[in-house]
Amino acid sequence: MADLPEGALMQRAAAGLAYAIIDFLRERGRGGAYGSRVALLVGSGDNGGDALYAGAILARRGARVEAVLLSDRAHEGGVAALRAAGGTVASGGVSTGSTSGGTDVVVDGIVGIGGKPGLRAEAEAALAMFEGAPVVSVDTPSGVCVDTGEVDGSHVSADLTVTFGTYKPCHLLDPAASASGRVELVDIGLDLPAPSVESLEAEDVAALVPRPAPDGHKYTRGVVGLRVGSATYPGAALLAVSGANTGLAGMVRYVGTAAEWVKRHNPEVVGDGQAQAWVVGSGSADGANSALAFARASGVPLVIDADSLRALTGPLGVPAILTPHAGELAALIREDRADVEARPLHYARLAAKRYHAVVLLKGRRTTIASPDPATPVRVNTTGTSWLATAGSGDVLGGLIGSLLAAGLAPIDAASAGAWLHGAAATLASAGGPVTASGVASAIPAVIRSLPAVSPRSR
Ligand SMILES: NC(=O)C1=CN([C@@H]2O[C@H](COP(=O)(O)OP(=O)(O)OC[C@H]3O[C@@H](n4cnc5c(N)ncnc54)[C@H](OP(=O)(O)O)[C@@H]3O)[C@@H](O)[C@H]2O)[C@@H](O)CC1
Ligand SMILES: [K+]
Repeated sequence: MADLPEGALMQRAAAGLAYAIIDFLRERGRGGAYGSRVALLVGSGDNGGDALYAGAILARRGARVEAVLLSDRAHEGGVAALRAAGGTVASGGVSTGSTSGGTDVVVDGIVGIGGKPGLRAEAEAALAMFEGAPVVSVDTPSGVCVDTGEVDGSHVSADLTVTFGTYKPCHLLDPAASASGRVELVDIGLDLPAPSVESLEAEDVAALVPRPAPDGHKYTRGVVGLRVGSATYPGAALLAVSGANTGLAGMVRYVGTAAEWVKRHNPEVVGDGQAQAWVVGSGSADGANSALAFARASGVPLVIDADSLRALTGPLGVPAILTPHAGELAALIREDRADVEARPLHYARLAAKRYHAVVLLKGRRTTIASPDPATPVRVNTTGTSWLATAGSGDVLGGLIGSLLAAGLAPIDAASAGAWLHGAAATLASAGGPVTASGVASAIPAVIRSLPAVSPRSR
């Protein structure tokens, strides 16, 4: 900000916001700005300033724009700009009614990155006036905790959030990510420091996916071993093997009571021997403890899922990825499941530190924390709600194991695995139902469709 003329960043943000609102109105069947009714909810800070300047752009393009000021203070330049463009300004948090009937869009400029969580009474009352109208949030859905993605008290639930410079943790992490709706990023030319939370995109995954060297053979590509499934749950073994046996590693080993089943369905899978990574726990039932003990003794990196998570008492002494869902993590660290779901960032970090392992906390936005506090937490954004289906976690464990065996660092194996798994679910689902087997089958096609990797990023 010090390098730029006063207000330059706000003008860039407001212009990006105004054009995003015009596109949003078009999507909703309006011609664009002209003739649309736009209500701005304006708080005391610069977030309200963005809304006011964007409102001025919309008013100049023929929208009927009313700003509802929720505080005695509002961005003065923004108020003047809106008035000059023909917009109206209502103080005291109450609309004059010029837009409340048939409002096409409510612009939430209540509070942004400078606010505290929760909404004040004036904001709640103003939102109630426009109930049912579509909402576009400026930068963040007001009321959520921007830096953690937690919610504490009431908050806006947006259809679209237009953010500036970079995504914030609240756009990635649930529950606030759900309140953000679709998120659009406007580049305002900021130079940003390294983030504490990040999300892989297709290009990042393309650069991480192991590709066979020209002179590679099955052992140099990595061998993944699985000690999963049981007589009670042979299906878990089949699904974990299907996640591992997609060709990402050079060879897959299976050891366990479901060996006959596994071999019948996967003739290329072999038995016990050396591996570069072991996967334990899915459907292991009573065998979970011994599977973990055997794998640990091998000294190679591990993926620890489901039943074997219950066998953990502390750090394992080998690199490990724990893959709990919220209920399993809650049991592991003796917390309530609802608390874990409300604070995934906090609890994933806590467990990673306590067990000295990468913790992949499964959910709509799977959250992956490293034991090294300096490593950014990764949040996965691929997937579909159809992925909430039995056995999909077994496939994920196998897939991550194969990436680990191929030589990826645990944080990369876990986050690239989660990305591929979600993308495979979306591909296999194509908007309809999907099974865990279908997810595993779609993994090679997702890898084929990754963007080409430039030699520099490899
Ligand atoms: N930084 C940048 O590079 C750029 C930033 N930009 C924009 O600026 C925004 C940040 O602006 P900001 O810093 O003025 O803070 P902001 O979020 O508007 O509100 C803070 C004020 O709100 C109040 N308040 C607090 N809690 C509250 C609550 N729960 N409910 C209601 N009110 C509450 C509190 O005042 P109080 O009423 O308590 O005196 C406080 O002073 C950012 O999100 C983006 O939109 C862009 O223009 C591009 C460049
Ligand atoms: K906002």
